[in-house]
Parts: sequence; structure tokens; C-alpha cells
Amino acid sequence: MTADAPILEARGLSLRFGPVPALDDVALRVWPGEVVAILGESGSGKTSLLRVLSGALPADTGEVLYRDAAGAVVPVHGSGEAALRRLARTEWGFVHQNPRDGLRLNVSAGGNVGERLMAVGARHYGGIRAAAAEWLRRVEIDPARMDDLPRDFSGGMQQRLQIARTLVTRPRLVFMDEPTGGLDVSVQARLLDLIRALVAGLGLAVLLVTHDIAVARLLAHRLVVMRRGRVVEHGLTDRVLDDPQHEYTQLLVSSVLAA
Ligand SMILES: Nc1ncnc2c1ncn2[C@@H]1O[C@H](COP(=O)(O)OP(=O)(O)OP(=O)(O)O)[C@@H](O)[C@H]1O
Repeated sequence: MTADAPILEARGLSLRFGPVPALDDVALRVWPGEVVAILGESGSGKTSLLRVLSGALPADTGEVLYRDAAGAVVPVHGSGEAALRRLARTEWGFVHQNPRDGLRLNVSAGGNVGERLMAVGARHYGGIRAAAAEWLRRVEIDPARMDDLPRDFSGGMQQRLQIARTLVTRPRLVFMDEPTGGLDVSVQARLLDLIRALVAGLGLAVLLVTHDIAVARLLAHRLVVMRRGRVVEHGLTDRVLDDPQHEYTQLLVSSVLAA
């Protein structure tokens, strides 16, 4: 978090689906090595924002700028499909809520990890296999299961495999959409610990969408609170959650405390 320029910066983002404003004049910055959570209720615009920030969805207005490893500032919208594909392959990672969206279920666990290395130029079979085994270990999957298909894995294992597949190429910025959603509470807790350790160890910048305050509290340095497409509050996680200024954030926090 010490670098002097944001890795991602968005300004004036607006997006409508018919009469519904999904995003309304949203601005946001992410610094290298920083975990930012986008927090809000269902329908507040979190997923739309993540998709616009990663170039998957065009905005009606505004711009998103990404600073790449070479220091070049790339407009996420308007640089073309090839530029976006390059970023997705070499600089970004994606962790989807449903691991099936981020894995190839008919390719072995080791293959899921190894093929990402091949996509960025690795060619030595033994080296790729060794790196895949090491990453399986890092996400607490027994490397003996390397040749098994992920469709035979539990939901928690599939999610850990998706994380290995995403992180093996050392992306600089990772987009995560409810990465622990849909899992049992005990599985969630273990996965959150694992994500936290990996993200801190690798010094990754992360943009995380969640409706779960506990997830945001555990993982994020900074929070962006959204309501009806607008950012109503942002700041350091502890400040926002312990001393919320906006009445909507106060409501969000107190409804969790009352639960
Ligand atoms: N493809 C679409 N077509 C029409 N309306 C959409 C579309 N995608 C999102 N919306 C609307 O835009 C608003 C923001 O949706 P979005 O999915 O970004 O919210 P969210 O906070 O991620 O919600 P959830 O947690 O339920 O995924 C909602 O009112 C939603 O109904």
C-alpha cells in the first residue's frame, strides 16, 4: 500500500438498466497491495460495478484506468478486446462465487492450475506439474489428487482450486465476487483464512464484492458502501464498521449486530 499511484482508478461511472440506476456517478481507487470490499445489500449495484471495473460491462458514462506492471495507464474501456484479454491473462485474476464459472470441470485439478501457467508462456512439463502440485498444497488440497477431476471435489475444495488456478500466475489485481457465498459457515471460515493469508503473502490488490460484513471485516483494508448504485460511504474498514457516518451504513451494521 506504499506505492504512489493507484493500480485502478474509476471516475464518474453511471449505468442504467431501463429506469433502474445500477451505478450512479461512482468513483473508486485501489492502491497496489490493497484489499477493497464493495459492500451493500442485494441489488445495490456491487456486481455491476465489479463488471464495469473489469471491462466485462460497458458503462454509460465515466472511465476506468488501470496501471499495468510496466507503469502504463490503460483505459479499461476503449482499448479493445485484445488489450482486455492481455490484462485478464497476465495481470488480473477472477474468483467467481460459483467455482464452476472459474474452473474447467472436465480437466484434472493439476491441469486447471497448469494450463494457466502455459497461457503465460510456461512450456516445461515437469516444471508446470511441480508448480501445480505446490499450488494445490498451498490451497490445502492433497497433491495426490492432482489427476482427479474437480467435479468430484466438494464445493469448498472446488473454490480452493479456483483460487490456486487464479493465483498461480501471480496476478497484480484480483476481482472476487462473493468468494465464500454458497458455502457452509465452517467451510467459509477456513476459506476466508486461506484467502487472507494468500493475499497478504503475495501482496495482491483485491476488489471484493460481498454483502457479508464479517467477510469485509476479515479481508478488507478499505470499504466502499453502496446503496442504489451510489457510494454512500467509504473509508478504512474498522472506521466504517465501528463508527459509521451514513445512516444506511449504520443500519447495515446494526442489523448485523441485532441478528
Ligand atoms: N442485466 C440486467 N438487466 C436488467 N437489470 C439489471 C441487470 N443487471 C443488474 N440489473 C439491476 O441493476 C441493479 C444492480 O444490480 P447488481 O446485480 O449490480 O447488484 P448487486 O448489489 O450485485 O446485487 P446481488 O448481491 O443480488 O448480486 C439491480 O436493480 C438489478 O436488478
